[in-house]
Amino acid sequence: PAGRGSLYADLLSQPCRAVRILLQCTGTPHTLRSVALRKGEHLSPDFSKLNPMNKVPVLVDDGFVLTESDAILKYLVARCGLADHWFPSDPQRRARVDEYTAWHHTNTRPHAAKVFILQVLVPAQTRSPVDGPALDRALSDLNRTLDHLESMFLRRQAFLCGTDISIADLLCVCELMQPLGGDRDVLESRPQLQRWRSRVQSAVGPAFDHAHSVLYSVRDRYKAKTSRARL
Ligand SMILES: N[C@@H](CCC(=O)N[C@@H](CS)C(=O)NCC(=O)O)C(=O)O
Repeated sequence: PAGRGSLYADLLSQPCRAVRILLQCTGTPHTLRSVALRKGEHLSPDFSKLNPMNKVPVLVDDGFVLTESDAILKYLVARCGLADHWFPSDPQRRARVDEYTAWHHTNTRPHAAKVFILQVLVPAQTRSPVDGPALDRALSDLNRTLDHLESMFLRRQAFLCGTDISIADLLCVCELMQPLGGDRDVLESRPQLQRWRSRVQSAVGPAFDHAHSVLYSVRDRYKAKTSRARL
């Protein structure tokens, strides 16, 4: 927002990446203020004052403090006058984006996140092996979500909510990328969703890899660790 806005974020967090990609690919001036979750920086007194829920992302725009990626993305489109396709002003096209984002937070988000948490985060934090049956259950929940993405949202169109990219695609793609941190491409056997991911990637340009560079490093470390363990 006009160069004054700050995004408090950790780029290993999916909703933070979605906001960062929107800001970067639209050339919206902002300052990225890093909040390292692994160091517990989101629990510091200063950050607690900003967001008593101790979660990232948080946007601060000229004294206006906003939490929740969904709200932040929609606010940015209006506040910064971003292209209409990101969050259309037409009531029905907008309702399609709201329809996905409402569904997202109880489907794509928890299901993809859980795969990463069970495969990468929990074993790293507790130094215990992966809970195989729990991971299998998470993968089967995620599979049902992927089925719905294909059969409902992408049924007849190039992007989740229409013929052009919207904030729904950003929220979704950032979640579906997360299991890559454990060297797992959840779209491996899903050509329709792979084509959609490529379209999103081309639509946002270098902002995509830029925002995901931290996740790519996590994947590289994970691969190095698992190949050492196999020796
Ligand atoms: N619904 C929120 C979710 C935010 C969220 O869960 N952020 C996580 C990182 S992905 C976080 O800050 N976790 C720290 C914690 O809960 O302690 C959004 O979409 O912004």
